[in-house]
Amino acid sequence: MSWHRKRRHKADAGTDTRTDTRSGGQQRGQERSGQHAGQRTGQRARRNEKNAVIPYAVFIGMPGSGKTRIGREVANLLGIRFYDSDEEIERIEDMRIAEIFETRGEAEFRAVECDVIAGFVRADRAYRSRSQSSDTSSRTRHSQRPPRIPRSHIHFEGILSLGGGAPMNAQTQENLRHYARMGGQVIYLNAEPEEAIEHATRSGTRPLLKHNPHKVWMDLYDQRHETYAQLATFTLPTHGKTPRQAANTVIDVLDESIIHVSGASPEYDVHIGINTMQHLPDLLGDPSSKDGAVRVALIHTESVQRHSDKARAILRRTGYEVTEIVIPDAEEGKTLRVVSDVWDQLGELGFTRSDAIVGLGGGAATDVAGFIAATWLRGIRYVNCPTSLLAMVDASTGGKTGINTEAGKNLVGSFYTPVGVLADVDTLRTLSPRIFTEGLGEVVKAGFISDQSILRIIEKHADMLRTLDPAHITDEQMNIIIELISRSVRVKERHVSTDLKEKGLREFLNYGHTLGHAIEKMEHFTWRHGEAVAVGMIYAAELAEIHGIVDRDFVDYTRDILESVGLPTTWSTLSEALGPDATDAQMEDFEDRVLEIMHRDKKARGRMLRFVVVDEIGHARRLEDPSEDSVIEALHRLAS
Ligand SMILES: NC(=O)c1ccc[n+]([C@@H]2O[C@H](COP(=O)([O-])OP(=O)(O)OC[C@H]3O[C@@H](n4cnc5c(N)ncnc54)[C@H](O)[C@@H]3O)[C@@H](O)[C@H]2O)c1
Ligand SMILES: O=C(O)C(=O)C[C@@H](O)[C@H](O)[C@H](O)COP(=O)(O)O
Repeated sequence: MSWHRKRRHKADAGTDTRTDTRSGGQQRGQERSGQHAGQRTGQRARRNEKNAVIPYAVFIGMPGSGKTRIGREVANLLGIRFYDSDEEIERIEDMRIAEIFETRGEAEFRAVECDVIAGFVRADRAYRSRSQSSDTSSRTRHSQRPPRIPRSHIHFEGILSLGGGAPMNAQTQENLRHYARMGGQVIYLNAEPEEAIEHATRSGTRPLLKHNPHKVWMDLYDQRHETYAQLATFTLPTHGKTPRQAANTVIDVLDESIIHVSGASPEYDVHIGINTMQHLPDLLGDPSSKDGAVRVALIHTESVQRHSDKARAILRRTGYEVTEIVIPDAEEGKTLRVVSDVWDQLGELGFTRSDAIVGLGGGAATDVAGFIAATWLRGIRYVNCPTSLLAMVDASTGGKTGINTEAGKNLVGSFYTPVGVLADVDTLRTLSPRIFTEGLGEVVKAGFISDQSILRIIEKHADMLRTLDPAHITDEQMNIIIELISRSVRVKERHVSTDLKEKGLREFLNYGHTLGHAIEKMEHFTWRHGEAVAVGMIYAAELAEIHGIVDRDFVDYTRDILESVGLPTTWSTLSEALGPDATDAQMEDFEDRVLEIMHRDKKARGRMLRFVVVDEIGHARRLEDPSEDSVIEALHRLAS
């Protein structure tokens, strides 16, 4: 799927895509529209009236690794400019690099190089220099704590390739870290030594490789590799790839939507896009370094074997010892028995604190894999690779991990944060239509509690979403789905970054879940989670209406939007139990069972039930200790 096609379709989605998250595709759209192209007038003046401008990607790597070839290829494919820091230096200094080395020495060259690179990657410099006197701006330049620039003020243009030694400068390292925090991508091209040495020595113009190039190159590699790897937001092993293939891989990375989750330790990114599993090695660390994972347990269900094969291949290629652990499907996997079996396997494998777990699959698999990671040796590194829509929009982010017990859903677990979430949207293509649709339940929830534009997108594309065949998702449909995922994850991020341990705001993510979890339990998990949450939201809306918080139109709208995408809006077991043919005893028995389960909800306090309700679209609040009559009345309203 080419970026050009994707961009065109993004526009078709007809929604506001400007966000505070890193989404290269969105920013590139502005450049393609001509807003920034060709605005680079001064030597380092890459700024317009309103915005700071930084490159989409900065390539780093050893001499001969392909930074120029692949960087140019990426720029050509995207129709954007390519900059090479060495060429910039030669232009600015009006001298060949070799000449600068010879006449002014390496130290002087590195100082100029550092300054030139800073001009590209320090958005704060570009930004501040517009509004401050030159004195103040030069102070800002060297400040270790740059001013915070709203992400919406940063625009991306072009691709920049750095000289091999540039990242070894401490100030450049600081600048590159800052650049990555602003949303830039630092791409480390990790080439096979013989190939790179051959390329690097071909022109004979590199001053450092004049004598004994093989040894010099290998020594430099030993000195630099770890620094490159640490600075990189993405490491691309280039061996076996043509420049075009490598460039396409980079474009996939640039096209990702990346949402940063803070408020947790570690902070982490959620990558949403194509081939995001490629980031696994960057998240797990170099297996040959002392901090990197050596053994990786890939925990998944059988239904996602082909996606797990892809992850395993990436991991093995990087040198990890990979063990696949296949767990039972869906809620059957969220049990203490499964957890205990996996603990035994980790023990036999000798898993240490530097080893890691990758959870791959739907929300059930990622919940249980996260719980195993949280509890093994009191917590080892783990990565979530969600493969269902529901897991992408909700379960994989936020660090809630856990299992079910006889008494109910998710009653045992912990808050445990992944080092990253890699949502590879191509995995959605193997979902069944029912599992895709249930994921929309949590998407609608995110819309009701926090982002009404989600509901507008759903209204606009309801027919497409209801009839979607995941095996044949078109580019246009994928763009809409990606936007729904990104928006939902952003809602989740806002709640969990502020309140990881669910002391306040995070409870709103539980909208529809109080009854939803009871339905799942009473239906012995034959209902999908998202389906149960859909009916749970109608219940919460009815309860809110009884308490005068919303009007009838709101309840009807809730039902209509859920129905429009094919989610259930009635609960047949309840209709039978509370319907006209039911006896008083049957009704009471049913009501008591539902109430008993709802009292085990994690929002309950003592004997008090607490619900999340929505008082207007996009705004949630709590309803505490509602009368039992109202709780039962709302149940009766669900009976058709
Ligand atoms: N931790 C959280 O914050 C959180 C949030 C929401 C939901 N959850 C939990 O997530 C679970 C629901 O998640 P779910 O809806 O993904 O259910 P699930 O994990 O049961 O997956 C649904 C089904 O789809 C299969 N599947 C997943 N990805 C597939 C793919 N790409 N191709 C083919 N089949 C695939 C699964 O094997 C399963 O059979 C529940 O247990 C719920 O409690 C947790
Ligand atoms: O992340 C949260 O917090 C949520 O409540 C998200 C819910 O969608 C999710 O189903 C969660 O697993 C429910 O948590 P629980 O604490 O009610 O079991």
